[in-house]
Amino acid sequence: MPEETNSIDYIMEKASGPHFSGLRSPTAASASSSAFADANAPRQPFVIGVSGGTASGKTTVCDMIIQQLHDHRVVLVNQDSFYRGLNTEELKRVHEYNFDHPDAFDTEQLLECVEKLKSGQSVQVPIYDFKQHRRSSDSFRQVNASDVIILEGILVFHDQRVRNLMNMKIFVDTDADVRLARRIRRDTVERGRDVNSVLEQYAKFVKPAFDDFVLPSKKYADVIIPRGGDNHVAIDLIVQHIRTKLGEHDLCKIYPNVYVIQSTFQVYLMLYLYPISFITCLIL
Ligand SMILES: Nc1ncnc2c1ncn2[C@@H]1O[C@H](COP(=O)(O)OP(=O)(O)O)[C@@H](O)[C@H]1O
Ligand SMILES: Nc1ccn([C@@H]2O[C@H](COP(=O)(O)O)[C@@H](O)[C@H]2O)c(=O)n1
Repeated sequence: MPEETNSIDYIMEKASGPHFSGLRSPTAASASSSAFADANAPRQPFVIGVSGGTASGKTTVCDMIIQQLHDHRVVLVNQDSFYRGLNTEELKRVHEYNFDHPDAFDTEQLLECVEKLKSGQSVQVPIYDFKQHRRSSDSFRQVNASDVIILEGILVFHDQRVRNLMNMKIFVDTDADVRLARRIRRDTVERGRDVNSVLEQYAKFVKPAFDDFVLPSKKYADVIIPRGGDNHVAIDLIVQHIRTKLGEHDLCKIYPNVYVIQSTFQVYLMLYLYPISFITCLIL
């Protein structure tokens, strides 16, 4: 991963994409270019993917982002909710089941869910029980349309189709020994496991799958957060960026003739060479 991935410019550059961006002059309004956004078009939610190893602090980081964005509608979707339920045979031999392999998730259902949310529809998200290794058969969590969708899970960067739905990708990077210690505590306290079974599962499945699937997906991240929830500076920068992206769209709604443009080299050059005509164009 290049050094500059932690710089704010890099964050801006990588995460901007076609989201809320474009420059419109009266004559350009009808031009069909992907660089131009329509201020009257319904706002597409900003989708953030948060990945990282088990117990790295993904949920903690998401909660901190959600707290700081209290004035926006933010929803959290956990990849865990899309674990396939085990059948009777698999349940009998649960210690041989690899919950850290991509096939353990129903990725088609996850895709459908995020696509619906992105298009402004509400969805029913399954509720997963880590003690029973299955989904609740009769209850779901209703997730409504929102400004920001956060998709969190160990393998959310694994499938390209899921990655393509994201406007920003964050990888929570926490040392393996810290993660294992947290996992032992969490799984024994919250997930009905004993220490031996946690250690066995970790050595047999969790660590190998981290090396094979989770770590290789780190390269897709726009931002890497070392130390997870302890890294307040990184979280503040991320929240600032999300606010900027959401605010750009609001600005377009207030001033329909104003389009927010991406800060490319060409734009800087234009501003430098033609400041007066550019300002006139904005006023008109
Ligand atoms: N910075 C931190 N310091 C101490 N404990 C933490 C920290 N971040 C997370 N934890 C604890 O570690 C466990 C796993 O954290 P969580 O955010 O749920 O990780 P993940 O979603 O990556 O599995 C939880 O019990 C949580 O309370
Ligand atoms: N029935 C299950 C399902 C999943 N796991 C483990 O959960 C981990 C992913 O959740 P995190 O909150 O830690 O990201 C994953 O490593 C699975 O091994 C499980 O133990 N039992």
